[in-house]
Amino acid sequence: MVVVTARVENISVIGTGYLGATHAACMAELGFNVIGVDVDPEKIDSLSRGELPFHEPGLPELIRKHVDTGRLRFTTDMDQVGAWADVHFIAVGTPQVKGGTGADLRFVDAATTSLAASITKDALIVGKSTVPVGTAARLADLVQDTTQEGVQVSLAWNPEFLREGFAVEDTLRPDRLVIGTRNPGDEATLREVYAEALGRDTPFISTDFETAELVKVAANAFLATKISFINAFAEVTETVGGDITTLADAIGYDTRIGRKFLNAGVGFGGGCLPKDIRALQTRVAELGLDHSMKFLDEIDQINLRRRKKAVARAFELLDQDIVGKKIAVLGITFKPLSDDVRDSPGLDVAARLFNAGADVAVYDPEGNRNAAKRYPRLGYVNTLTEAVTGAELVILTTEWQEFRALTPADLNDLVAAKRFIDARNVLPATDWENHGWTFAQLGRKMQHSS
Ligand SMILES: NC(=O)C1=CN([C@@H]2O[C@H](COP(=O)(O)OP(=O)(O)OC[C@H]3O[C@@H](n4cnc5c(N)ncnc54)[C@H](O)[C@@H]3O)[C@@H](O)[C@H]2O)C=CC1
Ligand SMILES: O=C(O)[C@H]1O[C@H](OP(=O)(O)OP(=O)(O)OC[C@H]2O[C@@H](n3ccc(=O)[nH]c3=O)[C@H](O)[C@@H]2O)[C@H](O)[C@@H](O)[C@@H]1O
Repeated sequence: MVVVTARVENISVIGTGYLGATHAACMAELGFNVIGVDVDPEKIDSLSRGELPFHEPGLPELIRKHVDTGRLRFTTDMDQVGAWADVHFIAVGTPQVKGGTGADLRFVDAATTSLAASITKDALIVGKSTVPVGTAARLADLVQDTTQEGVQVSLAWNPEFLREGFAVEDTLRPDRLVIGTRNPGDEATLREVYAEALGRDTPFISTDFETAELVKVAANAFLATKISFINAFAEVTETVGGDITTLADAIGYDTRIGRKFLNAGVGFGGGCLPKDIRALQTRVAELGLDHSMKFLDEIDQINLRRRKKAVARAFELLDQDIVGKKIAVLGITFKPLSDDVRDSPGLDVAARLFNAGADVAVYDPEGNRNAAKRYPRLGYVNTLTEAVTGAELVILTTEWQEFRALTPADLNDLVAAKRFIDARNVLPATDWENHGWTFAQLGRKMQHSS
């Protein structure tokens, strides 16, 4: 069959958060004219000035570049894009529903409805948000019902696999592209959008809606499972002895297993892995398959136990007496190179210690501002030195390079007591112990415990 498609020139991206702002800037970098739409006027003002309202390496430069070239614009007015764009990407949030475990689809539904109603020229709507299986089929019907007469609007699903901290690189050079479509013309349109990556032989998986939706959550569930798998072994080595990092290295040499995502520590967090495994379980249970994804509940529980373990270690190192003790918490974002504190293990640990009465000093190179919005009462400081000076205990919860580079000599004269918990297993324990530190890691038996 010969498929004739109109050339794609204009692209809109609905939702300009971590995913949408990145996608919009990268589409401009690929040569398209792009308008980003968001309901948050502050975000749109900031982006329109060429300023990124969050931290993502390399993205501010790209936004500024294309705001300056005029190829990238931002608006709160959906009607501006309905008459203009050939392809509309939906990149709004799908957070965990408040008081439940499923995905909150209100934003996706609202964005799709208002977009479809505003479209006055033939176009393709492409969902990028992470959604429960069945959502694309439902939205395709919604689009048909909402679109004005005489206008051809179709829907495709194109899940996103970018990592925060590497978002630009992952978008411009993805390791694979997955699209779910119902019309051959839609695949051709997306091949045109992604022509540059396809020219580099990037694997292109063209499938149905359901597979595309499930690939996304399967990938995140697998990554979460790998992390909790190694952390379950960390629970064992904490009890019997042994070294969890050596164990991970040793199994990781088996290429069928692979070393990536086997770093034991305080566990996974962020705006995606935790909520995605909960939403997947919830969706599958709704479909009557209560047992298929039940193991993910255990993955979640293992992960949450890691945070409690970090807190328990703090109590242990301070002889159960933490009230009023100064504890320096290093790293409050869910991972380095991001300012994102959604479901952050470090922030959770800091809040638990604070609630137990400790005098918590939090330092993070990028995360303090977002963390302060969630937990205003924690003691935020602007430098590592301020955090550790006079501390009775130092906890490393996010492995920023600044913390990975720490040596005992950097802290020896600043702290009140030489106690350290490396909750990401990134520092050489023996060095610290040789300098008189009581040094704990997660996945390692306490040296003084029997
Ligand atoms: N953050 C990440 O690294 C990745 C996120 N995802 C998925 O992408 C989606 C978005 O995630 P994030 O960008 O992290 O969320 P976010 O919360 O940073 O951004 C979502 C944006 O959508 C806007 N929005 C909400 N309703 C809207 C509407 N009706 N019209 C226009 N804009 C609207 C919000 O104001 C916000 O700016 C989620 O489904 C997430 O699971 C997928 C891969 C990577
Ligand atoms: O759907 C999403 O939003 C994204 O979720 C993750 O990306 P991201 O949340 O940016 O972060 P990851 O690098 O996956 O790390 C997630 C968490 O796992 C933790 N982690 C990671 C690896 C590891 O070995 N151990 C470990 O505890 C990190 O510290 C972090 O808290 C996936 O890696 C992306 O492919 C996906 O697109």
